[in-house]
Amino acid sequence: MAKHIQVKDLDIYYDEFLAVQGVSMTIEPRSVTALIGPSGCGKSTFLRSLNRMHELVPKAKVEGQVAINGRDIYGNNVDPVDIRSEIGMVFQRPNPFPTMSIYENVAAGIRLTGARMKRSEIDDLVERSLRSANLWNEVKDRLHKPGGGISGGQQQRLCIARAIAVDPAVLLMDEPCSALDPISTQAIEDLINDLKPDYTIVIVTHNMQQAARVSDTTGFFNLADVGQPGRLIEMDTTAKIFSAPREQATEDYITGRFG
Ligand SMILES: Nc1ncnc2c1ncn2[C@@H]1O[C@H](COP(=O)(O)OP(=O)(O)OP(=O)(O)O)[C@@H](O)[C@H]1O
Repeated sequence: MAKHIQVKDLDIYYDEFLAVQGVSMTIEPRSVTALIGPSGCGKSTFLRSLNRMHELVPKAKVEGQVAINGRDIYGNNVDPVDIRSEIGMVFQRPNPFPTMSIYENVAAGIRLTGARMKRSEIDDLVERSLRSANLWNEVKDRLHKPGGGISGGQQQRLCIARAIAVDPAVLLMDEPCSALDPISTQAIEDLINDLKPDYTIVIVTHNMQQAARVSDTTGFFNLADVGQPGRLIEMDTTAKIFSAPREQATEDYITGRFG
């Protein structure tokens, strides 16, 4: 079930370094939100803070609040492992377990949650997840071949199948197409569109056309200078951001004048 995300006054640090400052935003369910902005402005850091993935970096910390359907994910007694299964993530480079079979790659996420399921139930879930990721027809005859033996675009859809197998509410995607050719990119963009009715999707992208094609809402991040924290400059419907942004910096960025 897609969920609503509310971020309030979020600061994100790597040790003493303030990487992202003062972000407040609302992310609606059953929609795609794109995060854009120049290199180093904190898009990935912010994205990773939405499922506490940034905590894998020693001494990284946040101040402020991230609530998923009203529940603070940084609250006491919240287990980051639970949060990461509720809020799935897909990375820039497809990262299937290369020697594990396609089937086991999808089942891996389910096994990690410790859920006890019968073989036939896992079979069904693997098929359903691969179908949802628009990959089933291409791999159904080689489910027990290695996950590393398919194309990059197929591997990325396999990673999406693995992420959705555990039934997350939110899917975070960090430049999911940057390592892919245009045809595979189109397949992932079509898939994002297909998944939208069931998920809350947040995607970081450097590709303006992609943000314009896939997202309903766009947030523009920027930083005043190197070493300064990244900030959310403005967020609005994608149509508005790309046709009549409020801020000059947004206009300069989307028209390619910098970044
Ligand atoms: N693991 C880390 N340890 C320390 N600083 C980091 C770490 N990861 C990122 N940073 C710093 O945090 C700031 C934001 O980086 P981040 O990768 O979030 O930016 P970005 O907008 O996603 O950049 P890009 O578009 O180049 O991927 C940068 O100054 C970066 O050097």
